[in-house]
Amino acid sequence: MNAPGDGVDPAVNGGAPVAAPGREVEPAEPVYDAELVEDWPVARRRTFRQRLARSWQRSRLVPVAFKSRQALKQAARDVLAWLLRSPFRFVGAVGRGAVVMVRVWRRWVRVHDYREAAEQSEKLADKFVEIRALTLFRWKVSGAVLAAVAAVLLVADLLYGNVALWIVAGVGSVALAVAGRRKDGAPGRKAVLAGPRTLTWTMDPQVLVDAFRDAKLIGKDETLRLVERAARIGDGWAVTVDLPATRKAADVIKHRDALASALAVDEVQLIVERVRGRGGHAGRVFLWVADEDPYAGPPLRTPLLDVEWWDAWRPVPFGRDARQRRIDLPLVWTLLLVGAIPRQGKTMAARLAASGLILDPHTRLYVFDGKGGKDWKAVEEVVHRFVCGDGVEHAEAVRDYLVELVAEVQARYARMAELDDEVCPESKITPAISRDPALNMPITAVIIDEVQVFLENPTKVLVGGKKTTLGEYIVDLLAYLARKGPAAGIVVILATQRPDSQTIPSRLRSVLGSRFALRVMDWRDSNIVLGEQMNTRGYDASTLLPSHKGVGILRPDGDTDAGAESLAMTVWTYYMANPDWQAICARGRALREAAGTLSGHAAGDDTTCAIDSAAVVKALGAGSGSARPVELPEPLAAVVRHLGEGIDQREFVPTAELVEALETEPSVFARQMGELGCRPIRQYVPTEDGEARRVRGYLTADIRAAIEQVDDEINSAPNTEADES
Ligand SMILES: Nc1ncnc2c1ncn2[C@@H]1O[C@H](COP(=O)(O)OP(=O)(O)OP(=O)(O)O)[C@@H](O)[C@H]1O
Repeated sequence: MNAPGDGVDPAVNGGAPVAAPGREVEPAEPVYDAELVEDWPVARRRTFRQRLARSWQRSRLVPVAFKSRQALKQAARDVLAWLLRSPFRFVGAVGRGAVVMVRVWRRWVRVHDYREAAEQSEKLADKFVEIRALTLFRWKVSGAVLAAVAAVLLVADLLYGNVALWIVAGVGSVALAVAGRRKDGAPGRKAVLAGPRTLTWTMDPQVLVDAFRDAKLIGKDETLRLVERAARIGDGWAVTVDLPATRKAADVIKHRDALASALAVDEVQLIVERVRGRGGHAGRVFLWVADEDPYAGPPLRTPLLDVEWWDAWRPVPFGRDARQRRIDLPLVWTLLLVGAIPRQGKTMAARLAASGLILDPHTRLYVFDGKGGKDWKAVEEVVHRFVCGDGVEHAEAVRDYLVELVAEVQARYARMAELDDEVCPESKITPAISRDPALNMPITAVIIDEVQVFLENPTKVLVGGKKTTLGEYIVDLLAYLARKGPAAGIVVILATQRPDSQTIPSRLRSVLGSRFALRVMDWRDSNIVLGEQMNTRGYDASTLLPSHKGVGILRPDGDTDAGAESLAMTVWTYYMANPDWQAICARGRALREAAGTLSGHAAGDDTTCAIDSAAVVKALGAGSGSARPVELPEPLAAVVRHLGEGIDQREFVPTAELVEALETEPSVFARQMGELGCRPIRQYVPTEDGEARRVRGYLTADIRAAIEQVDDEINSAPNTEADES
């Protein structure tokens, strides 16, 4: 077994490029015995041939097809495909041309334009005789022309034989093909029933352009620029396109389902990503269409089962995306909220994150399970503190252990302030500090499953002389740990099946950086887990399928490398059957025994340390949201009172309704709401007569955001009352 710190990399192969925060040394290529190491600068070693090859590769004059063997092969394949396709395309174009010509002739013979003009000016009855005469005349002309053409063909056939007929047929079909060729944006050129669209876009980019137009992602006269041709990647087809100027990739991500419909695939099969960084820009889109449902196969085992130990500072293998790329989740410096309706895989997700920490013997674990089942039983043999159950005594135990942790955070900051700059350069824990037994500041994870059980506990308690509930106090303790803990090495992982704003107040939610939403009931719950307005940006966990257990939307912390890549991604978490979970816990215990770091509950010691609870209460700001009820400013308070439950249930509220309910002056109301950060928008609302009318109003999401902001401002402000006491 490899012991931690012996220099052996514990990672399993194929990881996503997510760097562990805090890593200080870049890994280098290994140097083997007797290997010659050249230390001349690279530029001096280049030969003439290499320089020529470089300028050939970089030249804009050289067509891409001639730049590499692979590009040449692709170009040859494209030419071959074009040649094979062209007879079918020609026949199709002739057919379309014939339809176009018949339509044109029909309009002409029926005097369509004249008839339409007469109809519009309501003079059809007056002009009827005239139109009929003209129609008859045009029929006669058509008949005469047809007879003349037939006569000419007959004569030509008699004089020159079949050749003349072939020439006429050839010229005629070319003319029809020209008339029937597809023109960008030309209406009426598309077959009404085009047959199955799936994958035709891989052969014909025009189909892709049409799909973007049908999904209203580009205008009728706009087109796409192909950056990379359709190519096989994994079990699907990928293509990279540039949108027309001013169109945004973010809008394509937002309307992914419309594009999936236009391409005739299920939306779980369509992955749309913005190409970022070098070679990317706001209008460059990468599309990947899976051949079949990417989450339908057997679940994947976690790679953590194949490693002896794990470094908690490294992102933990969490799952795979639709393209089977491994998604790793950084835990140190960030905090995780997992939300979902029951039986979707919350516990599994939390256990996966926990596994990376269990397999690092220098990590201390506090595990509280509000469900009280046996999901977390196996972890008892490694944890420092363990609570399992939903009774008052369990909530009290959670409170005591969290108080212990808050005191520990305070003590760590005090100790870090005394360390010299070389050991602790910023007031932040480092990998070396976290592993030094003398400093006693290991990475400490607080993992709470079914956290709502503890947060909703209504038992009355006195905190700092003020009345509050046990649940509110636990919220305050967790909010403190989430705010101050990360720099002191505290990791908080919360899982809940009730992700509503009452259960997890915004003062706690807003500090949880990473979010993972498995299937939830509706877009509001999804936004509560993933963040405001995420549904309007194309991320809505209520659209996930019930059969897709363990599939959720991951929004990594924006501060981590994973978060910098993209706003959010759909991830299928690894599967960890109970025996695997037990094996990981047993390995975690063996590692701790070997490293001498087994402590607390796992070592048979459940006593809490003596804590100066007054200092803790002071640190929380005489703690508690309940002791400091947030008083909303007017007119926000009146709006909230008027909307009641509707603030979570409605999406939009018309200004007229609010002005009437609040009996206020519209211009004053608009100004006050503007000062609170709420700007009105126009939206269609149904009227009593069943029609939709466009009215001015506010998004409830904006109103909720304003409440959160006030809430945060009040709770982060120093509590003078508490300080005085
Ligand atoms: N990644 C996965 N792949 C396949 N199946 C999974 C995955 N994760 C979870 N499941 C399945 O979903 C079921 C529910 O998982 P889990 O117990 O983690 O859900 P939960 O949301 O915690 O449920 P509860 O709310 O009852 O605690 C499990 O029995 C498991 O079979």
